[in-house]
Amino acid sequence: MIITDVQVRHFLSTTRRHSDSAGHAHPGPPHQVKTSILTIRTEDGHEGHSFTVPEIVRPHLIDKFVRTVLIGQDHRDRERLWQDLAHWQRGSAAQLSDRTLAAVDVALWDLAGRTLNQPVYKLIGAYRDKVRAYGSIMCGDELAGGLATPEDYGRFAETLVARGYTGIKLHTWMPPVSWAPDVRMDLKACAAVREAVGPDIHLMIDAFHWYSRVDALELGRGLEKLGFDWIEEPLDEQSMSSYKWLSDNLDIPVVGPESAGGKHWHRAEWVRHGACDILRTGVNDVGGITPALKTMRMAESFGMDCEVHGNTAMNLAVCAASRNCRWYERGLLHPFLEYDDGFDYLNQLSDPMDAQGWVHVPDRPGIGEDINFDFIENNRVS
Ligand SMILES: O=C(O)[C@H](O)[C@@H](O)[C@@H](O)C(=O)NO
Ligand SMILES: [Mg+2]
Repeated sequence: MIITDVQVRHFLSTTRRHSDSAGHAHPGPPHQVKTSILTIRTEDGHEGHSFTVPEIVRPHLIDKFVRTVLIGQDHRDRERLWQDLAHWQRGSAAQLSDRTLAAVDVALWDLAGRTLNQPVYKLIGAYRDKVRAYGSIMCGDELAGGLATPEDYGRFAETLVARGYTGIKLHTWMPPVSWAPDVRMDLKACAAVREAVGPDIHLMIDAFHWYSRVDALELGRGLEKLGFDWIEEPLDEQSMSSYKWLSDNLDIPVVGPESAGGKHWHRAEWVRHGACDILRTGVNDVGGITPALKTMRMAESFGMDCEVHGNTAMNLAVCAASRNCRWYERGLLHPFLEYDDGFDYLNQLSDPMDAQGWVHVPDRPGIGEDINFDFIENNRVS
């Protein structure tokens, strides 16, 4: 049970997902990206893994903080190890981010599952074996036949419903798109989707993240007429009082915070101040499965849903082990990409979805990823 090693390996993975200058994902030609796998090993040879990007597990962080906290410890002491690592953040000169905490926590949960030959969502205490998915569409673009017009969104939404999705979330146009942001265009895209899919499909929006209060109010009021389920991140989430103002002035539920720091502590303040109607968490956003569950349980005690940000097995495990979230965010999706092709370093999808829109939680030991270790070794760069 004692942790004896923490290892980081980097390998090249091929993807058609590219990031724009604002960090939003869009389709493009296949290219290789450097991907990292963090492995935590115990004296009896058991291993737990998590995937991330190299910057999140750079040597300074692994040597100064992660190894210092983990080596020699009982891997089952996840709560204490998470707390110890989180306490290091204050003295890390802002180097030790929640993303690194998440990578470590996920690998510890994966280690527990693989050691016991059990899926993590069952170890946590499962609530269900399948979760309804909404299709999370990429931010808009200026690609002909992509997501360049409201009609493009409508057509794509039709294909998503045909695939089985019963919920669809639009990420609308944001800079660097030349003319974005534009509330009126956002509403035209939302209206085109509602027209295309009819009244029974659940629709949500994740809008430009820095609208003014007035713009966000106009957007929200327009969405109320279209019967949308929620409005997400239309304002800068650093202004909790703006979200309280928006929530007080809208009927459509306001979801958040996604990108704001502060883990479950800050999300408790959002609840206390009435800054949202539906809370939000995400394994990468709050520093792991451990704090994501704390956020989820806290929301439940206030009678609130808490929707989970992001795809992959780690977020699916949180959804499967929780009653008070309605969706799994499956994405990001685009007409030019085939999401079901998955990742080249996994042997199969971690979030397979049936024709009725249900994602079935893998019954595999650990987080639930079927890792292709041969691929990783064959494409390893360090
Ligand atoms: O800003 C983006 O690129 C997207 O909003 C992205 O973060 C997406 O994962 C999201 O916010 N989902 O809710
Ligand atoms: Mg979002």
